[in-house]
Amino acid sequence: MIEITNIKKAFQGKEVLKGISAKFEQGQTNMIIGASGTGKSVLLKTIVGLIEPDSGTIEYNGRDFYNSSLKEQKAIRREIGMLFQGSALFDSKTVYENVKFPLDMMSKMSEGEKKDRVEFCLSRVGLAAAADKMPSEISGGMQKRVGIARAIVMNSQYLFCDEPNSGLDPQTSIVIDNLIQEITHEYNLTTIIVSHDMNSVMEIGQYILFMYQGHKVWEGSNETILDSDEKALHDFILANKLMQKFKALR
Ligand SMILES: Nc1ncnc2c1ncn2[C@@H]1O[C@H](COP(=O)(O)OP(=O)(O)OP(=O)(O)O)[C@@H](O)[C@H]1O
Repeated sequence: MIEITNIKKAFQGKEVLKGISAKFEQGQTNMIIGASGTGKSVLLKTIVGLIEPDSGTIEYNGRDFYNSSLKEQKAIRREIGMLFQGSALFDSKTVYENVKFPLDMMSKMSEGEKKDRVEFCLSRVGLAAAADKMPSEISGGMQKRVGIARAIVMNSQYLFCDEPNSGLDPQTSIVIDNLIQEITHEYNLTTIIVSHDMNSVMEIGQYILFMYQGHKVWEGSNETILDSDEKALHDFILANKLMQKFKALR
C-alpha cells in the first residue's frame, strides 16, 4: 500500500498540490484522474520521488520515503516499475535489450538468470516472438507491452503508469488496460495509473482519485463514479460524449 498524507507543492509561489491525502491499496488498480493542468503528473512524480513535496508524507508499506536514508530510498526505488507516456523505449536497442536494461543497471543476477527473467516477462505480455525486433518495427500497442514487461522485470512491488493509453486506438487501449489490471492482480502490485481516459476509468478504476485545481475533490470507484454529484467531476465525465449517452440511459 502507498499512503500519501497532506502533500503540498508549489512552483515559484504557485500552489499546484494543495494538501492531498489518499491510500492506494495493494492488488488493485488505483487511478488519478482530472482535467489537464490539474496536477496529476506532479502528484505522480512526487510519489515516485522525482519531485520533493514542500510538505506531507509518502509511505511505501509504512516506509516514509522522504524521511528515509538515501540507501532506504534506493531500496524503495528498486521496487518501483514505471510505464512512461509514449513507452520511452531505447530506439537503438532490441525489445529484449530494452526489457533487460533495468536488470543490467540494478540487479546482481547472472546473465543466465537475466535471460530467464526477460524471457518470462516478454512471454507474460505476449511478446516472446518479438524479442529481436527493434521498437520501430512494432506497433504502438506492442511498444506499451514492452514498457510493461520492462516495468515488472525487477519484480516490482509498485507499478506507475503515466497515461498508458496515449496514442492508442480504443481497442488496443482496452487490451493494455486489461493487461495492467491482470498483472496487478496476479503479482499483487500496488498500481497507480494517471489517466484522463474515461473508458479506462470505467474499465479498470477500482480506486479513483479525482483531482481538480490541485485538490482531491472526490474518491471512489468505477461503480460509484456516475452517481457522484460533485460538479467538477460531473463536468469532467460528461465532457465525454459516450459517457453522456451512457448516463442518460441509466
Ligand atoms: N517543474 C515545474 N515547474 C513549474 N511549474 C510546473 C512544473 N511542473 C508542473 N508545473 C505546473 O503544474 C501544473 C500542473 O501540471 P501537471 O503536469 O501536473 O498537470 P496534469 O494534470 O498532469 O496535466 P496533463 O493531463 O495535461 O498532463 C501546471 O500548471 C504546470 O504548468
